[in-house]
Amino acid sequence: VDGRGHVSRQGINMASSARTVLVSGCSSGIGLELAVQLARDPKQRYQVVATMRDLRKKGALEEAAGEALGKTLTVAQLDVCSDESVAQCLSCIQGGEVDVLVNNAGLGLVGPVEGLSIATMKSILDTNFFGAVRLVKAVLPGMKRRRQGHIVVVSSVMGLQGVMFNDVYAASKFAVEGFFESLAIQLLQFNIHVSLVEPGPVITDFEGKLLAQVSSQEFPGTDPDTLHYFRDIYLPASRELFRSVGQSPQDVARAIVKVINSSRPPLRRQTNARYVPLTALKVVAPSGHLYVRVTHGLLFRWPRLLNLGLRCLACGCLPTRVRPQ
Ligand SMILES: NC(=O)C1=CN([C@@H]2O[C@H](COP(=O)(O)OP(=O)(O)OC[C@H]3O[C@@H](n4cnc5c(N)ncnc54)[C@H](OP(=O)(O)O)[C@@H]3O)[C@@H](O)[C@H]2O)C=CC1
Ligand SMILES: CC1=C(/C=C/C(C)=C/C=C/C(C)=C/C=O)C(C)(C)CCC1
Repeated sequence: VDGRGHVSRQGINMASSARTVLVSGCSSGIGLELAVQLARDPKQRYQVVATMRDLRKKGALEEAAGEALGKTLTVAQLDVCSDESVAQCLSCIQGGEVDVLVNNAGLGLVGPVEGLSIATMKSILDTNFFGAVRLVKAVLPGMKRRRQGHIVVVSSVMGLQGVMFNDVYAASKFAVEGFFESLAIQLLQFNIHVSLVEPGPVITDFEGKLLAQVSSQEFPGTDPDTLHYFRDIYLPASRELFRSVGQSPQDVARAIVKVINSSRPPLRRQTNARYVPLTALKVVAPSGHLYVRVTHGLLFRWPRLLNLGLRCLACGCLPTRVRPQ
């Protein structure tokens, strides 16, 4: 890192072959963990540009980075919703060269659609979808010129299937999946890889932020039955799911590091083996009938089976790794 705060490829004590990795949304959760794990790589294979939209939140990251701070990890401001912020951030990286881009920044949204404004819905699409697209547009010309690169996107199991009352969030992750799967085909021609990482529930600030948003909102215009289904059926089931199969951000970060290290990066990688029975329902019956009927049944008709199922999924004897690795 030079005197002007520019990130150099020949960082202190670093192999010149180190790859520059830019991660969005590093103020907490998965982004913070990933940035730290990469920066602490014993072989110093990465020069990490750990970004966040609000630098006042950098304390936790800097503490977790420890000695890597200023060596293999640099903190930079980046709001994925702002063209200026993206341009400014890339201008601080020497040559603007990013070898690995990790689109991690994202926001959740739950609630009945009748009670959510279009403006709120757009802000989720702006961050989760257009935020990733904006960064890709910025780094792609350089990657194409150099004929190398890796674009990793933190998608979600909700990029594969919808979940009740997560309509807009799931739509944003479906958009991400369609966009990056399409792009992957063209980019292979330029030796650029695309990987969609699909975690299930992860124990980060994500859920707390959602619950805070829910408790501060009235969902105007929503009928009492729907509100009852949301508050008394969905929310307790979701809380239980986080409790029973929730993964740690460290675990998810480890899975992402493996994807980044892979010589043949996968297009898709789920991170939570315990969640796979739920995603499998759509795969075994592509009509979608089985997934919709079973999840509807679990929520509305067989709540005791849901509880039993969640307890089984929480049981330590189940595999915790998604195969193949
Ligand atoms: N937790 C979960 O259960 C799951 C999460 N995911 C995905 O993982 C990713 C990370 O979430 P997670 O770590 O769990 O949650 P956190 O809430 O801990 O982290 C989200 C990060 O995104 C940042 N962010 C939000 N908006 C912007 C923006 N406009 N520009 C830059 N950064 C922004 C947040 O910054 P700030 O602090 O400023 O808000 C924060 O750093 C998200 O894409 C999420 O959709 C996927 C599956 C499950
Ligand atoms: C599928 C499903 C459920 C909920 C799943 C949830 C809540 C998943 C959350 C995933 C997250 C948080 C992804 C983040 O990107 C219920 C309600 C338990 C019922 C049974 C089927």
